[in-house]
Amino acid sequence: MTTTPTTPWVFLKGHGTENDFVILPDPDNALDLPPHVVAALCDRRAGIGGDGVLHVVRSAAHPEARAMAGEAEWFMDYRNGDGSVAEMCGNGVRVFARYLQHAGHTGAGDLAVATRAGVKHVHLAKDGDVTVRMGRAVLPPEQVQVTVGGRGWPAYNVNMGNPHAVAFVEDLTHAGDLLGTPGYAPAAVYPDGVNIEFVADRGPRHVAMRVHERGSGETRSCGTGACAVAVAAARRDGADPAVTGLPATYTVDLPGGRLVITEQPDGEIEMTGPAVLVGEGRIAAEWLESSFG
Ligand SMILES: N[C@@H](CCC[C@H](N)C(=O)O)C(=O)O
Repeated sequence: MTTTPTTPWVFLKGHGTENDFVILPDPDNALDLPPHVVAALCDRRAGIGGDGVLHVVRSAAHPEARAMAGEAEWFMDYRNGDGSVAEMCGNGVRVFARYLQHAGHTGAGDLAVATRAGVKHVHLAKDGDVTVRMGRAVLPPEQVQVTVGGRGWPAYNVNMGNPHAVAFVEDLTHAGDLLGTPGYAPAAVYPDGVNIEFVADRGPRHVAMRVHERGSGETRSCGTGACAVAVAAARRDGADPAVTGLPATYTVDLPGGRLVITEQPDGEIEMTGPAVLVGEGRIAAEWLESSFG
């Protein structure tokens, strides 16, 4: 059941390589966040605007986090722009850590953040960049295909806690306008939908990508997507660290900025990139009331 809130909500706005988020601090998990209210918050014309919501909750106060959070005091309850729940957001977790620093919940250095894809270890460097240990990728064996218009590409099926299909293309314009979800097959491989990355080479261990995100449409960046792309590129290039015994580092250019991804021989993936807080405010009670309907 959804109930109209009786106190105004505090929010912040932030982004990581222009993947932008409405941040809702809610230590005690007191906010009711039905999908239609998340979608209204993310609406770029009638709401605050964002690719998703970072709901900031103490792990002890969230039923999904309580048992798995370990040392992670905070849980990133991530929602896509359409209100759907996602397991993980790579840009989001950097911005989440930046918020915790801003709010005085952590200083520069290391912290752990609980997510639906497990506990992630984050390093807030003094120079402003944030590095996240994203865990290991899983490459399910099914062959997948991505299509746009009359073109089709075989795609790497990479799971970073959330699902990705990575297609290497000659030119990023081949992805089209990305206003709708590109075709993918077999659909049964992704029963909950998929994030789709289109990748073009820019140089040795340097690629550029565009992404159509499940639940948000085309975004200016996707951190888990950039990790999936680096993993796929390393397999394609014969640089799989599990085989070579050497780390593989890829520079990934996105419409909204640059991420650097390193996969270690033990499979651990590190992502480094910026995390920016833009501003903060209060959500008008009248707007909330009308959004709750
Ligand atoms: N932008 C995020 C990914 C957000 C979740 C994704 N849309 C999904 O549904 O899996 C990132 O930076 O990783």
